[in-house]
Amino acid sequence: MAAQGVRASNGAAESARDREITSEQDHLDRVYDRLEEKIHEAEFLMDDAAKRGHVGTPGALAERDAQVFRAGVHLNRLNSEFEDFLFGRIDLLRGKDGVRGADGAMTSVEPADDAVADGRAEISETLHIGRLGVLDAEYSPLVIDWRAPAAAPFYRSTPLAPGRVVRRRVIRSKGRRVLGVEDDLLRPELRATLDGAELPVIGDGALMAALGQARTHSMRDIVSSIQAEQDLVIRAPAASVTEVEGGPGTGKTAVALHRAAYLLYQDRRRYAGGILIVSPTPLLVAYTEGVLPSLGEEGQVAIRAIGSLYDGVPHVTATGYDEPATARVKGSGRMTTVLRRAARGAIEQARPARAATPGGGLRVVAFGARVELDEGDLRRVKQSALGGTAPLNLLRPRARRLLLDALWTRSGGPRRHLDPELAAEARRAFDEDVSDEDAFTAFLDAWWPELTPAGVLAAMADERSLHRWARRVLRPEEVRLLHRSLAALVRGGQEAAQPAYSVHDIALLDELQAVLGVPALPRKPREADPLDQLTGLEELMPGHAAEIRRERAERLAEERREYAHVIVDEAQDLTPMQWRMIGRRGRHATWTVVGDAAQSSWPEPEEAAEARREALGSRPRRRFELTVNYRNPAEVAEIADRVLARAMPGKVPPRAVRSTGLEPRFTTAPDAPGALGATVRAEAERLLAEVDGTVGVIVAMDRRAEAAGWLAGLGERVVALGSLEAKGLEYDATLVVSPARIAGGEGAAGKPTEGTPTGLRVLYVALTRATQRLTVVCDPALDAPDEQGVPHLLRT
Ligand SMILES: Nc1ncnc2c1ncn2[C@@H]1O[C@H](COP(=O)(O)OP(=O)(O)OP(=O)(O)O)[C@@H](O)[C@H]1O
Repeated sequence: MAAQGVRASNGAAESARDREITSEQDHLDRVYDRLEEKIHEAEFLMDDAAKRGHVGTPGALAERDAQVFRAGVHLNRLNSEFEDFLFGRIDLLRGKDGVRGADGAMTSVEPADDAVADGRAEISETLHIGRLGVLDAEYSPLVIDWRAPAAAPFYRSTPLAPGRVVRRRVIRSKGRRVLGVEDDLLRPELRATLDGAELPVIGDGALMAALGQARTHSMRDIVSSIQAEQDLVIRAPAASVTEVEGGPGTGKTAVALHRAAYLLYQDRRRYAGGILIVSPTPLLVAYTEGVLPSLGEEGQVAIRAIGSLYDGVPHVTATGYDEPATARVKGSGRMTTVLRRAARGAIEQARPARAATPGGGLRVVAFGARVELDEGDLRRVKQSALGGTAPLNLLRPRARRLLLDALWTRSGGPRRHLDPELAAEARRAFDEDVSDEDAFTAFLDAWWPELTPAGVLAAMADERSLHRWARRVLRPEEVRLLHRSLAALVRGGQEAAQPAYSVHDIALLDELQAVLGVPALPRKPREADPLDQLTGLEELMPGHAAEIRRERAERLAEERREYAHVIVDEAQDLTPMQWRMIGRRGRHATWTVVGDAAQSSWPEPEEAAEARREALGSRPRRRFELTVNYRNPAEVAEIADRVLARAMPGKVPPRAVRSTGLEPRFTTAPDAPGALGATVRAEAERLLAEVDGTVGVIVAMDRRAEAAGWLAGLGERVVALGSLEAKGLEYDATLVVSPARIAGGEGAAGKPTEGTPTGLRVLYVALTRATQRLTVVCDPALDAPDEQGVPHLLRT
């Protein structure tokens, strides 16, 4: 049953606003009535289907199941407490050609020439926009899906280019109740009429209301307030590479997520389960994970942190970060050569234990006679096997064949049989005889072992081998850094169940997997997908359906190594090795790549750009720029822009749309042991009292554990995080601890540090996380604050 609408109490005094709310409530009631009808239909179908069992043609059954499924999805959406199932409306002039599209709306973008006469316009079409499309019994649109072409003018129209839109309305509702409306008049010069009466225009600032809301630890969708420049990206054609640049807070992540939902809507068959979104950190994955389900796309898209992309066996995930200098070595494209040499070297070095192979050779018995290959023979056979082009593990059958060839030759076999048929028969018997020998199999396993990426990486912890494999590719000090890190990894792995891989190690493991090859597993018969059989009503049992969806998402992630569309968030941070890793997952994909060079924490932009070009291939590019900062108030953006000017002189920052009147606060910890922690704690408490939502305390990466200690017991609204972990996230208030320490670098004699170029960009990220308030705490020993407490790096 439909919920009771908001009804104004005394007709005469009803304000224009109340009247409009009532009218929207009526519409929403109709939508819910219609959906309930659909649910009854679905229930009937289910019932009918159950009675009839599986009678009917496969096509008819599939169609029925699809219908039931769609109805179930609708109801499920409705029952989830959405703030706004229906969130928008546009009132339109008559279109030029009068043609209607599949969604029942007129397709024409431009108004008919005579749609406006004498400054008066008649509204000929009103469309409501929502999360899903709903048709009435006559197939007229009650709600247009936000992704449908007919909804585009809701987002795109501006007073400069209004198209057919006269009035755009944002409807705020919770569940089945309309709470308010906000209008924009896009053709203020017109006296427009609706049903003969003047068009009412209510309120302002739906966008501002959305931006000012308190933040939680989950991102919200922006479906009701997507801006025109963002909509262009979301709906860009998929058949190429869509590249989006934009400063902090311009909605790149939000746009990327909405684009995934849009692509699924456009071509579900192609994209379902085949979209990969790569995120820089697990924190950002957790933060953004709820957006696609709220857009109705649960379990259809894999959102994975760059440190969790490796799907090898065993599956490992990054748990740590490297020092910047080590990261620089591991991320460099030069590692490709080092890894190839290491994998090859591991095969070259592999040999059975001395005791098993007298003199380092191979001895087998064939047809009752001893046949031997000495160390030199074996080396030659191996080199010849290594001449193959397949990945190393897949060369093993070739190595085995060449080994048997060599043994056969040594046995004198080829000389004994002149008749080719007899020779072939004798050779087959010889091979069988030798292969049956346990000693031969054991030898092969040790001489050409099946290598694992983890095993090769561990072999690289041997200093002498690593020097050899890295010769003329890495500088000696780079080899030292790499060795130190890998040796620590191996040591740690001996104590724990698994080595603590860093984000950069993951790309190395993935590269090694490509070098080694994954042995072909016998194909498992594909199990029936429970979601394929899921009908609408099962979908309504939230626990069960969610579980099935989760399982399905996990299975898809496992099965799939390549995707139809790859979306890369924070692309500016990817190292060449990471680009190679992602590139392997999208060799035949179309791409959306979003990023901001000013926030890059990778010091070698040229090399990364080259790797990016290679990963994206020669597909045509479409470039977009986002220019408006929706996150930071102007007061916070102004401070961050000072750092941007140091990090990238001349770079134009995005324009902040809001102002709160709250100036950032600067404070300096007393110069005493333990004082920094106490100051940070006190300032965090202060911020917690000032904002309703979250507080992020951002420190240099090497201070994360310490900072968590400072904040112990302050509750869940406050979190401590390292500067690199802050990527993409936002908080109501942020507290940035010691800008100088985050920006890194050494000050020249007695002078404060100017930061490193990379460090300054990381500091820029830290300073652009706040949606309301920013506090900066200076370390007196590093930050050189002036008398207002403003640290050296944040002064103009
Ligand atoms: N059109 C919009 N309507 C409402 N909120 C928006 C809109 N666009 C962006 N936002 C909000 O602005 C904030 C910043 O968006 P987002 O995180 O996507 O930006 P970003 O460009 O990825 O930032 P960064 O580069 O700093 O990670 C988010 O809270 C997002 O919901």
